[in-house]
Amino acid sequence: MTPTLAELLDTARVVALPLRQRFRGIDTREAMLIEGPNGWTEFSPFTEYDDAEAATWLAAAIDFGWGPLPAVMRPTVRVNATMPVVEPARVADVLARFPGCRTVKVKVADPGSTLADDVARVAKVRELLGPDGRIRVDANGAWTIDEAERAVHALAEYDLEYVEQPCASVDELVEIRRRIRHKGIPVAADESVRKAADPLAVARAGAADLLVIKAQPLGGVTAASRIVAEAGLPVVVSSALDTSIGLSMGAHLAAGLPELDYDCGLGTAALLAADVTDAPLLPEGGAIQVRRIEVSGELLDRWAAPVDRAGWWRERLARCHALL
Ligand SMILES: O=C(O)CCC(=O)C1=CC=C[C@@H](O)[C@@H]1C(=O)O
Ligand SMILES: [Mg+2]
Repeated sequence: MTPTLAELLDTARVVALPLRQRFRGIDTREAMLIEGPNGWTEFSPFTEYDDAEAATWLAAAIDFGWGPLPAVMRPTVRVNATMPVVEPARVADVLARFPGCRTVKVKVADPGSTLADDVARVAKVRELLGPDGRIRVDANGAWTIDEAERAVHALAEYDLEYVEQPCASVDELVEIRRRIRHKGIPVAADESVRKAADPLAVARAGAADLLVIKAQPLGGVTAASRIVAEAGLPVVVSSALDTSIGLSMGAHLAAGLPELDYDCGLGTAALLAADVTDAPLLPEGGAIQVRRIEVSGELLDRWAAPVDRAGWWRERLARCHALL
């Protein structure tokens, strides 16, 4: 059942939450939060996304707020720490916000930094994590095949769990996967799943060993669960740098999957300097809880987006609703 635009607008609130440090080029995370019969849900496509892409995120918000209640097969979900592109001297501070996490995802291949910077950041993480911790890196598709091969060789001594989206296209992923197979380092696909016309094409092409699955970009818990079942590959459920409400959607997706062998990228409330609830879904003992979020009216007011931005989001909601 799709709610009307008026029903959505009735409870919709727009917030602008500061980040503790810059992540994927932003310092503030804007999000629209809406209360449905199931509880609070989130609509927060990144601002540069077009309406067609954002409409899929709206379908996800509606699924979580109005759709079938997801089955919860686990009460908590193990999460990784997420390491933005920071100086090695700041790595310890970031890790301290992810208590109990045995896995760290390190962002690499940022346009403003070099491979040497990436190696230094990963080396620092390995030093602090010890030999038993797991380190994965995420290049967001920024490397060419040759750059990816060079980077994987330089980073391999720190023992990588996998490399996420080393190159942009599915064909490049096929080739880099072939080239690094002898190193035993798996390739994960993220953008090739969540931004592709066909999220299963990457699996069909044999271009990845595992998939990064995000609830909002894939149309919600129901749609994403189906994609996971059809892909037949191991998955990591990850966030879209959501507020605790969007993270709760991701946690419900992860909690309903029959297999969950990897720690999930759902600890990112720790990257936010503010949230919309007094009980945020922060990592505790290396995991987050699987539960709905009660919002705080006081926090919604305190972090309300400026009037012009709230208007922009309401117009975006209307355009995306018309596309459903
Ligand atoms: O997976 C994680 O550890 C955290 C989530 C994360 O890294 C991302 C969230 C939002 C946008 C993306 O650029 C980014 C990713 O590429 O996985
Ligand atoms: Mg990624």
